[in-house]
Amino acid sequence: MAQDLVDGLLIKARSHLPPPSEPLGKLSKRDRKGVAVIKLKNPPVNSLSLEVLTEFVISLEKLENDKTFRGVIVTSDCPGIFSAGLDLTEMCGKSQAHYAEFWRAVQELWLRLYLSNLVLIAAINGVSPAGGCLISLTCDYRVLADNPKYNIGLNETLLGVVAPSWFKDTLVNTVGHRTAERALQLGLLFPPAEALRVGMVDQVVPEDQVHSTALSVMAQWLAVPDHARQLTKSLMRKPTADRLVKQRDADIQYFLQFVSRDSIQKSLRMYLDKLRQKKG
Ligand SMILES: CCCCC/C=C\C/C=C\C/C=C/C(=O)SCCNC(=O)CCNC(=O)[C@H](O)C(C)(C)COP(=O)(O)OP(=O)(O)OC[C@H]1O[C@@H](n2cnc3c(N)ncnc32)[C@H](O)[C@@H]1OP(=O)(O)O
Repeated sequence: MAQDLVDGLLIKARSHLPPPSEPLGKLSKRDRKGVAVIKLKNPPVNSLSLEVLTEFVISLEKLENDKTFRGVIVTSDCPGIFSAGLDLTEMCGKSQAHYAEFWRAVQELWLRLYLSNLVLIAAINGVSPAGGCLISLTCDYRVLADNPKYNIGLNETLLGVVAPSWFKDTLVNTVGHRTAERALQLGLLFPPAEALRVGMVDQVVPEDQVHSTALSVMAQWLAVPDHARQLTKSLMRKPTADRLVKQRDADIQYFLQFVSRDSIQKSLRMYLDKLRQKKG
């Protein structure tokens, strides 16, 4: 059975963890076939807080170093939401030191995912704006559930912020320059059929088939010898990653200056307020 291929690894935010005795990320070694599943679990919306980013990196590092694993399926444990993107509360009203630490963690996760030697398949089972979309774009293949609510894209401009150059590069490398330019300027969130048409995802399948499809795709990718696939991936991606690696500190300074502006803080606060008021 396909499910027998899969091992489980759950990323949780500490605040939602049960007893402290339990490890933060669980990595079971029962799997024999070398495929792990990373399920994001930071309710209610899988926002990427500093803690989740850090835990994600640690989990990936463990998998990279454990030679029994050759592939990872990245998915969500929050119904209807793959990830709401970067945690906006980490970018509002905090200290410069906090912004710097947060941004370094965002960079680190992107670099780890984008250059991972593992085969990464995104099983996108929910809406995925901005940072959520970025995570899926770093994967080698994206399977999206066919639900009209499951929009995907880099919508930063709609928040009054700007997708950094390496977010932009990741999108350009996936959908091409013209589609990326239009999508980024307009902050477009694509419904499944559109996302497939522009190449933002590779496959759209009924919701109950996302996981099994990701597993079938994984089998196809794992049929290729690792060394040849990994070197090819590096050839394709390293030049893009190197652009950030060469100027990580400058990129952090740029982020600090940008996010500390009164106008940006105001935009982010207004956006958060709008989200919060939606309910009431
Ligand atoms: C040239 C210079 C470049 C330098 C770079 C500088 C700056 C760029 C910086 C960053 C790039 C930004 C990347 C990002 O990822 S920003 C995040 C973008 N995300 C979004 O726009 C999604 C926002 N959320 C939603 O649309 C919805 O929440 C949802 C995901 C569709 C889910 O909807 P649902 O109705 O199910 O839930 P609620 O909306 O009621 O939300 C529940 C609860 O969660 C809070 N919340 C939602 N999203 C976030 C988030 N991203 N961060 C923090 N908190 C979030 C929401 O406010 C609710 O909170 P409450 O307290 O009311 O329960």
